[in-house]
This record gives sequence, structure tokens and C-alpha cells, in this order.
Amino acid sequence: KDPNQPPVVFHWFPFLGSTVVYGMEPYKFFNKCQEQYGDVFTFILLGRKMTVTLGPKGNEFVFNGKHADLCAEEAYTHLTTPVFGSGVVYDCPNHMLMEQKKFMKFGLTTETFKAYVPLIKDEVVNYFQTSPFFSGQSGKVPLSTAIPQLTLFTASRSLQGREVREALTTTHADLFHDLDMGFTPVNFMFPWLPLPHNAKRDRAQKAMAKLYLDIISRRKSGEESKKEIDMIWNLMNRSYKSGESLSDLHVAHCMIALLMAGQHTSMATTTWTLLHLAAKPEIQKVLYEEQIKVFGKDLAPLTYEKLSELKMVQNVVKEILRVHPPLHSIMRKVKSPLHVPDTNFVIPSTHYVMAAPGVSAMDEKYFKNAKEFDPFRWVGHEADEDNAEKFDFGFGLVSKGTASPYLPFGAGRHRCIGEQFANVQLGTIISTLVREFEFTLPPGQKDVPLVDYNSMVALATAPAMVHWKRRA
Ligand code: HEM
Ligand SMILES: N#Cc1ccc(COc2ccc(/C=C/c3ccc(C(F)(F)[C@](O)(Cn4cnnn4)c4ccc(F)cc4F)nc3)cc2)cc1
Repeated sequence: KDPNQPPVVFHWFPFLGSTVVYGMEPYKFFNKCQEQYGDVFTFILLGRKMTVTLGPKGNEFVFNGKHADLCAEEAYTHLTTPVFGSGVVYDCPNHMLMEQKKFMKFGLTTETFKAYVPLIKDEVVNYFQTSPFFSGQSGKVPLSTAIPQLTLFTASRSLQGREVREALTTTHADLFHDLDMGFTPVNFMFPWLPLPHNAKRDRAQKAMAKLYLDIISRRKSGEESKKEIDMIWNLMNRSYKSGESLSDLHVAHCMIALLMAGQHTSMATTTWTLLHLAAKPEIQKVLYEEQIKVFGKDLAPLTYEKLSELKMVQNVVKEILRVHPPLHSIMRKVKSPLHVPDTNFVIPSTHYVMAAPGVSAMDEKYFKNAKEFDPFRWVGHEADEDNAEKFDFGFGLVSKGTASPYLPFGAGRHRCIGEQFANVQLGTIISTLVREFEFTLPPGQKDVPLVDYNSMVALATAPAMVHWKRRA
């Protein structure tokens, strides 16, 4: 027992360690360990030594650690590169990822969001006008089936572009599913296992990349006029500071990365939102009244400018991300022995570090009635992050999120660049659905379903059924 190393969580079997109890219920595991060992402890995850640092200071330690000491690409590349493709995100040096994120942000401007809102709204209306789950005056819908389709259609029509939208519902629908099956924690643990689903994943990755390459070459030959602004147009013909251009293949791989990023986080967040609104109809009423206040009693069409006036929609999204942050574990590989501030601990370079911002986001110390879904708690805190300290890592100013208990989009060098797009997509979907329907949980069901942690993001256990009724 080395006094300079964090305590190791008790476990019966070497290698397996705490894998199952962590994998099944990460938060229950983290809270139990926090009570027993404090904010810094090490557990064994399939033979890997994971040193967890909890609380605002623990979040700060991982998110704002020096890139020389903490490496994201070594922690994630086995999971992401087989799915996204080579040469991008975690399959390249960090300074190139910083430039890729800068390119991506160039494609996520106010002008693009203004164009995206009507496209997203049309996809939502088209969905519930054609989906068998939404025929008649009332009915029920399994959100675990419906929402992944809704988020895929809305994100592909806007950010991905029309050709990708068409392909994902026809020629490439099954390929997307095969690729998606490869984006799972099991691969995180056993990337090298020659499982059949990995062969399908690899075939799907090549086919998806080819779809983007064909679109890019058609656009370069002038066949397609630049009448719409999607992320493919934005990434084409970009060059790094070194002068090296972002190749068409790497554009394709960045687009797959953005497709996977947006799909999993948005479908989880949209599903949890509808479940919590169904559990609290009084909040749906407040949202509906806000639509009337902002758009008039005839409910004028949604616009990007007006979305920012929908404070209650924003508070609902903030509260959903507090109670259900999609990414429950943030990991880095330790590159050199690392002292943990305010402790005697030095973490050796054989370890990984893990942050779990969701633990402090659900801690009574920072949020009263932390377990309660209460969007009103955010009223008056609209601009909290705007005052946080900001820094530019190469893709624009981001908040360093210094020692904050609430970091659903991370902080520092690896902070999310999709936050604004996610808020536009979620805000438009929620507003369009609330105008049209009232949702309730199935009769007799008191609360939202349990969390299924076996996917890449914290999902609602299927089928996540809700009942709906068309508004008069
Ligand atoms: C509710 C929606 C979302 C949430 C909660 C979310 C959360 C996060 C978090 C926590 C990180 C930091 C990961 C780490 O530090 O290891 C991150 C990074 C990132 N996210 Fe998101 N994300 C969301 C949506 C999106 C969307 C829609 C996109 C793309 C359009 C996106 C693209 C990215 C990228 C490119 C990174 C950078 C990864 C890095 O620098 O290592 N995210 N996101
Ligand atoms: N037996 C067993 C057993 C054991 C353990 C378990 C549970 O173990 C775990 C461990 C970790 C995790 C999730 C972490 C994690 C990290 C990174 C990423 C990501 F990189 F992919 C992402 O950040 C995602 N992202 C960001 N923004 N939007 N999406 C991203 C970045 C850039 C990008 F361009 C595209 C991206 F999409 N995804 C997920 C889930 C489960 C289950 C079973």
C-alpha cells in the first residue's frame, strides 16, 4: 500500500476488477467509492488502472490538465478510429485535432443556424406526419425507436446536407446501423476482438466514407451548385497552418465523427427530455405558454433569432444535461507521473485518469434537491458561463470551466464544439413537438425509466414508451 498512490477500490478478481459494477451503474459505483475513499481513488477496468478524480477540483484536474501530462487520443483512439476512420480526431496529433475543431466551428455560425432551424422543423413535422406512431388523435410512441430516427433525420438534413439525408434513409440506412453498432463500450474494452460486428463495422465505415467522397467529387466537378450551406461545403478545401490540405478522405472521416457525435448525444438528450416532460405535464404547459408569448397565439414559424428568447426551453435542456449528461466518463492516459493538487498522491504513467462531471452535477452540495428534475432552478442563471475564464487552444475562446460542478460539454482543450448546434437542434425539436402534442407517461408509471449504461451514452432503458395527444 503506497501512501503516495490513491487508494485502490476493493475487488475480488484481478483484471476484471470493478469492471462490471462500474459498467452497469457508474454513478452508484462512483458515489459508493467517494463515501469510502474520498474524491481520488483508483479502480481496475479490464486490467487498466483508472484513477478517478471527482468533484469540481477533479473535473478541473482532468479538463485543464497539461496536454503533455494527459493524453485523450491514447484513451479514445481504439474506440473512435475504427468507426470514424484514419487521420482525424484521435488518430492524429492533438495540434491537428485543434485545427480540425477550428474548421468545424467555421461551419457552425449564426448564418448556418438561421438556415438550419426551418430544415430541422420541416424534418420533425414530416416525421410525425408520416410515422405510424403518430397517426390519429392520440396514441403511444416508443421513444427508443422514434427518437434516434428523428435526431438522425434532423441532423443529417441540416449539418450533414441533403445528399447524406437522402442516403441515410435509403441506400445507406443499414450501413449507418452497422457502423453505429461498432460505436459501443464493448469495443472500448476489446477493440481487437475479431467479433462479427467489427467486420460489419469496418465494411460500413468504408461505405460511409465513399458516400462522402462521391458527394465531394460531384461538388468539385461543379455538378452541384452551392445553394445550401452544410458542413461538407465548409470542410472542403481547408488547409492546416502547415500548408497541408485537409484531404477529401479526412473530410469524409470528420463528417462521420460529427455524425456519430451528434447522433448519440442528441438522441439521448431528446429522449430524456420527452420522458421528463411526460412525467411533469405542468412543465409542458409552461413551455406551450412560452411559445405563445414569443410567437403570438397563431404560433408564427420558429426562427433561430426567436429560439434564444425561449428561456424555458433552454432551462429544460440545461436541467436535462445536469440530470442525464450523455458522457458519464471522461478519460485520459497519464503520460508522466502526475501530482494531484491538495493531496500527497502522485499518479504513475501506467494509469488512466477519469473525470465524472455528472457526479458533482448531482451532488446536494452544489444543487439543492439534486435528484429532482427542476428546470426552474436555472431561472436567473442564464449567463453563468459567460463570466468564466476563457482561453483559446486553437479553435476559438472556450471557458476553462475552472472548478465548476456542472460541465456537460466538458472544458479546456477538448471542450465540445457542438453545443450551439445541439441547442438549436434540441430547441427546435422540443418547440415543434410541444406545439403539436401533449405527452404523458403510460398509465400507472410514476417515474421515468432507469438508465441503460451499456451504450456509448447514458440512454433511457427501451422502449421508453410515452402516450401522446394532439393539441386542440
Ligand atoms: C447534448 C449534446 C452534446 C454533449 C452533452 C456533448 C458533450 C461533449 C463533451 C463532454 C466533450 C468533451 C470530451 C472529452 O473531454 O473527452 C465533447 C467534445 C466534443 N464534442 Fe460534443 N457533445 C454534444 C454534442 C456534440 C455535437 C452535436 C457535436 C458535433 C456537431 C459534437 C462534437 C464534439 C467534438 C468535435 C468534441 C471535441 C473532442 C476533443 O477535443 O477531444 N458534440 N462533447
Ligand atoms: N464489460 C463492460 C463494460 C465496461 C464499461 C462500460 C462503460 O464504459 C464506458 C466508458 C466510457 C464511455 C464514454 C466515453 C466517451 C468518450 C469519448 C467519446 C467520443 F470521443 F466519441 C466523443 O467525445 C463523443 N461525443 C462528444 N460530443 N458528442 N459526442 C466524440 C469526440 C469527438 C468527435 F469528433 C466525435 C465524438 F463522438 N464518446 C464516449 C462509455 C462507457 C460498459 C461495459
